[in-house]
Amino acid sequence: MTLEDLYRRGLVLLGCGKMGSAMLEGWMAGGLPAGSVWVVDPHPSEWLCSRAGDGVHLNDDFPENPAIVLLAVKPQLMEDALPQVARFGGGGTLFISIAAGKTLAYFAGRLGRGTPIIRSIPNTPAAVGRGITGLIGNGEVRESHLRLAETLLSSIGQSVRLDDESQMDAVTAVSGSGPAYVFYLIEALAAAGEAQGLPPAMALKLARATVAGAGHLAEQASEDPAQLRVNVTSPGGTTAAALEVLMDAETGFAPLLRRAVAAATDRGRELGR
Ligand SMILES: NC(=O)C1=CN([C@@H]2O[C@H](COP(=O)(O)OP(=O)(O)OC[C@H]3O[C@@H](n4cnc5c(N)ncnc54)[C@H](OP(=O)(O)O)[C@@H]3O)[C@@H](O)[C@H]2O)C=CC1
Ligand SMILES: O=C(O)[C@@H]1CCC=N1
Repeated sequence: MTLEDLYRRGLVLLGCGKMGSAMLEGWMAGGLPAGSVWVVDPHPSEWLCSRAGDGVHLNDDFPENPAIVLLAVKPQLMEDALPQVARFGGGGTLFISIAAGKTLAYFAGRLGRGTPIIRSIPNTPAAVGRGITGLIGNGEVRESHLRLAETLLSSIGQSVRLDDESQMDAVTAVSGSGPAYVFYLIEALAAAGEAQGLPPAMALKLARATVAGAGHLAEQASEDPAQLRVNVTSPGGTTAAALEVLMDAETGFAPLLRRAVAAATDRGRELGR
């Protein structure tokens, strides 16, 4: 299956909320023709309605034989939503789920054993082409399916093939949910600056640019993040004073984040049950 097949046969997007629209925005910016996209969503956003004006089929009759059906509804609503597209199960159409927790076996049970299904977890920086998606396919998925999925995903960022589906809940907890942790870091850093007397707008500008700049440097630099941290930390200086608090083995950032990621991983497992 190739990109040309996708353009010709179409992509059905089931659910176009925050994540579905982030992906669609990235794909359309990367050249996916509007006329090749069918979206089902009960309450389309203003953005989605304007994409319909560009030619996206919105809550319209489905194409006869779509190349891909992307499942982007909440895990809790998947059971009610799936019957709308179940008729495409059985072989010809590649299903890609982005739902947290929902397993390949869950989808195979509802779409038919012969259905190629890729389970994936993207993240919202996809909207600006800087996402990362973890993915794994079931036994019906061929190399050409995975390549097509990766080609599509490459227009919204990077992708990583998992070794085993058991890794998916941890991937969800690290990179799927991860942007929220980083946004909260910006909020908390700005609030801490305010607590030291900075005006709110200035504190937010400093915090946002610092996190964005540090992220960019971490991606571009040849040094690893630990060395980049050392590069900021003058012996006996201001950073060392802060890191003494943040790197405390019991109350610091690492044990806190470990608990947060464990909670997200556990929740992913629960959503899959
Ligand atoms: N947000 C994120 O950062 C990430 C989300 N995900 C996964 O992506 C999926 C979607 O999450 P998110 O975009 O945040 O959620 P949203 O609620 O923003 O989007 C889901 C969309 O599906 C619509 N919907 C509800 N029922 C149906 C139905 N029966 N048929 C078609 N569409 C329906 C909803 O409409 P309405 O609002 O009117 O109910 C909504 O627009 C989830 O499974 C989540 O686990 C994965 C990685 C990251
Ligand atoms: O919060 C959630 O459940 C989804 C999955 C990863 C990010 N958002």
